[in-house]
Amino acid sequence: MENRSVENFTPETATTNFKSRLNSKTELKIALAIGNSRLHWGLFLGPTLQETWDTQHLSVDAVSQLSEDEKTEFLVQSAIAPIEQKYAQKLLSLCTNPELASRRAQQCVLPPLILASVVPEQTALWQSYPHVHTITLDQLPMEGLYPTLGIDRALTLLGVGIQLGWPTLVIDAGTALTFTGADVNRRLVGGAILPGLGLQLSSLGEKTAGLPLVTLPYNLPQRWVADTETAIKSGVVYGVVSAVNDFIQDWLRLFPNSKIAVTGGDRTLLLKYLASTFPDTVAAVIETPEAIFWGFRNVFQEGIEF
Ligand SMILES: Nc1ncnc2c1ncn2[C@@H]1O[C@H](COP(=O)(O)OP(=O)(O)OP(=O)(O)O)[C@@H](O)[C@H]1O
Ligand SMILES: CC(C)(CO)[C@@H](O)C(=O)NCCC(=O)O
Ligand SMILES: [K+]
Repeated sequence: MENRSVENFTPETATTNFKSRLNSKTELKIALAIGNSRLHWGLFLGPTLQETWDTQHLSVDAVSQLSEDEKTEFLVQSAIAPIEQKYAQKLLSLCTNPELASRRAQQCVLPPLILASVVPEQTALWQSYPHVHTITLDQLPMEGLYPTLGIDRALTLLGVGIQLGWPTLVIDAGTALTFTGADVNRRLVGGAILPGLGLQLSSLGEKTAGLPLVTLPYNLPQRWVADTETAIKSGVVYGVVSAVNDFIQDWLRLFPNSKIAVTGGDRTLLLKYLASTFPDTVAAVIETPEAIFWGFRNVFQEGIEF
C-alpha cells in the first residue's frame, strides 16, 4: 500500500503520478457521492484518497437537451476539469483530438467514476459517463441494512467503523440530519432522520408568510430573544443541539464504548453549537469530513472490479 497522505501530496507529485499512472486503469478512480444539496467528489490513487471537492448538481434540463455525444463530453469534462485544474495536468492530453466524444472516451484512459447516490434523477444523468459504476447496499460488508436505507448513510457508517472502530454512531449534518449506528458485528442497530439545520431554516422561510429566510449563525445564538430573526435561529439551533445531545447520550447508554463521528456540510457549525451547550458530549465526538470516502475506499479494497 502506498504511504502517502493528502497533506504531503503536492501538485508536483500529483503530476508525476498522473503521468506515470495514466496507463494503469485500475489505479485512478473518481468517487462521487450525490447528496440532496450537492455533489461530493473524491479522487483516489489506488487506495489513497488524494483530494476531495464539492460541486453543484447538474441541471437535469440542460443535460437532457444535449445529444448523447455532447452529454458524454459534458460529463467527462465535469468530472475531469477540477482535477486537471488542481494539478495543472491535462489528464486527457493524449486525447485532444476533437473527434466525437464517445470515440475519444473509448481511446483514452478515463478514470472510472464510482457513484453512491441518494438522488435518482442525478444518478440517471451520470449513466452517460463512459465508465460508471453505482455502489449498492448489497455490496457493503454489513449486516441488517434495510432496503430503503440511504447508501450515503450505509457507506459512511462502514467507513467510520472500519477507520475508527465498532460500535459506531455517525451523525451526518447534511440536507437531512441523520443518526446511523451499528454494533460491534457491523450490524445496523438503526438511526433517525430529521430536517438538517439549513432545511429547517429554509422551510420556515419558504412555507410561512411571516418568517424571513435566515442563515445559520456563526456562534450560538441567545435562547430567549425578542426579534424574529434570532428567534428562528434560537429555535432551530437549540432544537437541533438538544436532539443531537439526546441521541448521543442514548446511544452511549446502549454502547458505552462507541465511536461517534460527525460529518456533512453543517458539521462544523453543529460542533460549535454543541461545544457551547453540551461540552461533555462534544468531547466524545470526532469530526470526520471525509467519512463517506473511507466507505468508498473499503468498497474498492473489497476487490469488486470497476
Ligand atoms: N458551499 C456550500 N454549499 C452548499 N451548502 C453548504 C456549503 N457549505 C456548507 N453547506 C451546508 O451544507 C449543508 C448540506 O450538507 P451536505 O452538503 O453535506 O448535504 P448533502 O450531502 O448534499 O445532502 P444529504 O447528504 O443530506 O442528502 C447545507 O445545509 C449548508 O448549510
Ligand atoms: C436521509 C438521506 C436524505 C440523507 O442523505 C438519505 O440517506 C436518504 O434518502 N435515505 C433514504 C431513507 C433512509 O435512509 O431510511
Ligand atoms: K424526497
